[in-house]
Amino acid sequence: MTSARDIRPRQDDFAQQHLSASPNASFHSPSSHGSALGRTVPLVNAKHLKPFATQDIKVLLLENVNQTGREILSQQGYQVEYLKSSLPEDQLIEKIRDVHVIGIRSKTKLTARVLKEAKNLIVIGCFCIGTNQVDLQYAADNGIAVFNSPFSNSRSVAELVIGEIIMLARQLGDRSNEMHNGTWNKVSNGCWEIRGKTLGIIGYGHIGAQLSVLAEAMGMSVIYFDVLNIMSLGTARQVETLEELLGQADYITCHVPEIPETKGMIGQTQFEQMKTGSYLINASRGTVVDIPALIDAMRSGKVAGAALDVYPNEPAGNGDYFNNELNTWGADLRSLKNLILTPHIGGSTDEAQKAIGVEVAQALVRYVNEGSTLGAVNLPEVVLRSLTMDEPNHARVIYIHKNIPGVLRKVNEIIGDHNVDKQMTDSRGDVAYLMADISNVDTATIKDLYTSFESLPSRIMTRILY
Ligand SMILES: NC(=O)C1=CN([C@@H]2O[C@H](COP(=O)(O)OP(=O)(O)OC[C@H]3O[C@@H](n4cnc5c(N)ncnc54)[C@H](O)[C@@H]3O)[C@@H](O)[C@H]2O)C=CC1
Ligand SMILES: O=C(O)C(=O)COP(=O)(O)O
Repeated sequence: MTSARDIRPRQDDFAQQHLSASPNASFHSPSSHGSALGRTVPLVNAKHLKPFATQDIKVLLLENVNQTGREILSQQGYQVEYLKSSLPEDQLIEKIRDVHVIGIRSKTKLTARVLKEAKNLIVIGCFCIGTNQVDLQYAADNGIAVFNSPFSNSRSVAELVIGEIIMLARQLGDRSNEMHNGTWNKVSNGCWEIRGKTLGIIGYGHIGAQLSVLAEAMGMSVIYFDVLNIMSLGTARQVETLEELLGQADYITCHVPEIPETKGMIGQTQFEQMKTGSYLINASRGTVVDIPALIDAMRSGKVAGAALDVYPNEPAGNGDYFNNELNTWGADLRSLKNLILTPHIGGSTDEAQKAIGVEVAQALVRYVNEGSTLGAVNLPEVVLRSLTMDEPNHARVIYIHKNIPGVLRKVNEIIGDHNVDKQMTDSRGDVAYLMADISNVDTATIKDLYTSFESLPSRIMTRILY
């Protein structure tokens, strides 16, 4: 197999070290590499680009990322450090300074403050759906790609919500708690079938739409509110306003992302607009529902039951942490009847976690080894067909730059005298991503190319793979 090397930008000594060392010294490739990459156009004799010394790629995986993902990254020869929980900010900053790749789930906050310290970081993998925990713009402005798994756990969330609708309708949580405490309390008052009731879904995306199908199969009528005009599945019906949904639904469930517009979108006013005796479920993000307002609505009987899977503040790991120190209203919340509280487990099934591990780890490998941004949530999607074994002396230039006029002229001045086999560039907002495969280059030329790109005023990050 032809070796390939990665010249990374930020630490000059890193680039120097990798230009001067022997390309074969530490290179190895697992046999599964080709299939694991999931290329769009598989080439029989594809040359597998790789960073020069895979053991130099340091990966930090937090929050108990599934073994499937850990294995894919370890098999590449990367140095993988794995922790079960997230880290407090000061410890995160210490650790992130070193790593090229970080894998997180919904808990770890990668703010601009944290990312500023991540001098070697090239890519972030969110092993979940939500990416609100990452400052995506800061990452893009600094050439750090972010990947997630857009729908591997959607079904798990939808199934949890279906279960919760029935649990709330039958007050199952309370009856079960009572029996655990030795109390037999056989009641039918305030208990219902869900057949014929109306489910109101806020956010008809991957999860909302999946839930819609399941709910109809159980005899519910479905209405939904979304800022986009989205095709209804089955006999579901889109309503024009949130108020309309709140006034008609017996069960209301939130499936929106955490963005400024959704913060506190269910508060006192919205509770007042709900039918008396309705139910609320939130398995999206903790900031979507104003919890003190929910407590009031439940105490007054306006809301007959609720299920919460997510909270404004969530503990870093498992343990005895769901108390008033974490959220001031913790004790009030825990005292309510017909309230199901779960520790952010919507996506926590074996199926979902295994699939997410594979999907995100593969995206990380593709990015580190080949520069492909397919599926990135904060950079333009750029992918080039793989180089082949018949192209041993090719180099792949990746130039992430500010999206300003005149950059391509400068780029062409640098690569214009070479044979550029293929080139693709695209932009997203203020950031552009360029990839070019250049043939017949030796190590000295590559070093010159690297230095030239790095000296351009538009530069955000340069990588050269070969
Ligand atoms: N509890 C858990 O373990 C999990 C929670 N989630 C959360 O669920 C959220 C939704 O997931 P998906 O359905 O996969 O996302 P999605 O992106 O497929 O769908 C979200 C929908 O919300 C709509 N939306 C955005 N802003 C809105 C607004 N202001 N009002 C009404 N609709 C609005 C969008 O147009 C979109 O159709 C994720 O962003 C994540 O935060 C996701 C997976 C697991
Ligand atoms: O996928 C998501 O967005 C989730 O909320 C699930 O998060 P988790 O992977 O359980 O931290």
